[in-house]
Amino acid sequence: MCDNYIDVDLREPETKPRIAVHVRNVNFSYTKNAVVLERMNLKIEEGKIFGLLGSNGSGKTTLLRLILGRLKPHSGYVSVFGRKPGTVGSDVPGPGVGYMPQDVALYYEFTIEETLTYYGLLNHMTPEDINIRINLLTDLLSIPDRKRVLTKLSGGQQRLISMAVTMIHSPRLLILDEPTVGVDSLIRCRIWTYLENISKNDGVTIIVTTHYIEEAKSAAYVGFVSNGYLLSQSTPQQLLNQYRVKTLEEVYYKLAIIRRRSRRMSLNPLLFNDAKDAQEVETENQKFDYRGRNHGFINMGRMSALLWRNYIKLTRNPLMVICFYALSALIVTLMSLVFTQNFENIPIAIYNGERPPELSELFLKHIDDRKIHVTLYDSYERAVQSVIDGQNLMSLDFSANFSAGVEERFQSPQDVSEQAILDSQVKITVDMSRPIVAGVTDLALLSTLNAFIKEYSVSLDYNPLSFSMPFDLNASYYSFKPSFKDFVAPGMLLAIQYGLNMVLTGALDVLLMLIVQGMHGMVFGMILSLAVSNDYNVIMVMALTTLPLWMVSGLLWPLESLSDLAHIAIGLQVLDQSLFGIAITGGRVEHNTTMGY
Ligand SMILES: Nc1ncnc2c1ncn2[C@@H]1O[C@H](COP(=O)(O)OP(=O)(O)OP(=O)(O)O)[C@@H](O)[C@H]1O
Repeated sequence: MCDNYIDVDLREPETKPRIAVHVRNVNFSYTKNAVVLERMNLKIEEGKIFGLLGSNGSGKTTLLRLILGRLKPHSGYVSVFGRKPGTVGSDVPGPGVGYMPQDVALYYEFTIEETLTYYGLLNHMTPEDINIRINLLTDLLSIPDRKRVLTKLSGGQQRLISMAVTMIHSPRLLILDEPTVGVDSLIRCRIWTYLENISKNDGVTIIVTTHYIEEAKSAAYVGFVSNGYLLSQSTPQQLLNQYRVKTLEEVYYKLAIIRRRSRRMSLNPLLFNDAKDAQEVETENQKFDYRGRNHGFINMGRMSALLWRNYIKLTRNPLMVICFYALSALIVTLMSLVFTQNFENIPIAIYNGERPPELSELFLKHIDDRKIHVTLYDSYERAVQSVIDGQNLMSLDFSANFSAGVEERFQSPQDVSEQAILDSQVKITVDMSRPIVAGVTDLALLSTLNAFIKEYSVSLDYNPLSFSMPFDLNASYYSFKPSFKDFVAPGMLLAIQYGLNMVLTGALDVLLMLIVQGMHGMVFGMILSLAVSNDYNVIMVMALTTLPLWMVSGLLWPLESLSDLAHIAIGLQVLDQSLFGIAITGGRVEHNTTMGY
């Protein structure tokens, strides 16, 4: 059968043939200046194979995309089985069509069986029907062991799987964009024989593009496209007769020459002599009994197919699972390890010039030796040099008359001398390249000073409160002293939830907030997947939008330290504060803990 030209009976049929695909006066261009399709007219009868031939870049794939409803014509009209593709009620794109694109796009970590099962489920097939079709198609296409993973198949075999995917649900319209590229001649012949069978016996309409012009002789009709213009369409035999040649290749060359001579050819009258109007075709096709189903807003069949696909993808990509789930656990663990630790063993150099040491000794006694590690030096210069050399964070220098100076300040504050003030001062040199540790040390020294003054004033029979800081310090929110860890933890949790969309805790309020945040991330992800087609671009846009959002939303650093820019991301910040509120109140829902909702 592969060697013979199809001889279609061109006598006037008793009943008017049903038109499966009607393209009428379609113009299309991707960019303003380059016209890709020009006044394209095409009628494809139901149950026939139509071979679409043409050189590279002539517009074949573009035409197929218009028929699929993936592109919209700038002018003109496309109908598939009497409906505009892509509109409500049309099965195209969808279960009404099987489309095999030029480039193979499959889930390579899937086995052959899983791939075909997934697409079968997507098209609402039962597992039994899927199994029957898999048996048929694997036999027809000489597909190897169905348990084999796609990565282990050759390029040609992967194309065959792509074709099987297209046919798994027995669509009434098959669109195959160069299906036989890289396929050996035996299988190519079997494919064409099968296509002829299903078109004849099951009434399937098939559109095939191919560069192997001669194989299109098995099609009922062929159309030659050049530069977006349909040069001719007819049965292969009639074209051979018309141009008095032996092969379709020769027809193609002749048409190309004629096309070059006159930029415009009249269309073959065979199919367009009496095309009254697209409306006529549509009216005719309204009688069709559509196989497709109308589905509700949430299509459970497709939903379960997608869940199944994701499950397999996850199980086949353990590394991805580890990254996806373990990364957040790792971040939280590391964060706990890093931020739960208090500052310890901050190195400080001390030169005590007081001989014998008296009040300076009392001062040093109050230094918190868990937080601060003291090293004594025998000269002021060495102590300072150790700071310059990075061995110590700061150096403290007590003058020889430290005690006398302090005593004078406390006992005769009315007429204290300038020298006494200078003697009572501790000279401090700080390494300001480590500002956070320096800040913590400042606070520690302030506590030391308070404790020293308290003890010394008691020894003088003074009321120690008269020397305390003139502040009455009260916590507005419980008596809890939040650490840096407490501040960062909710933000980190929300950031992880936003980015990785995961729930990491069981407390109901926290869970609800994380779900809200997760949905925020999920909705954003959905918008991204609709707006950006390429996976890598999605990742880039995610990184570009999410990282700055984390930075400026107050999740990881207080808003007070950020510029006004931070307020653009206030949505995240209020959620963060709510979560923080819940954390410090031990789960009680109060005003401050619910402001994020
Ligand atoms: N997404 C796109 N954006 C801009 N131009 C495009 C796009 N897709 C295709 N084109 C251009 O439209 C013209 C027709 O392309 P099309 O893919 O339809 O040709 P084709 O006949 O299928 O070619 P081939 O046989 O090589 O697959 C080409 O000039 C191509 O460069």
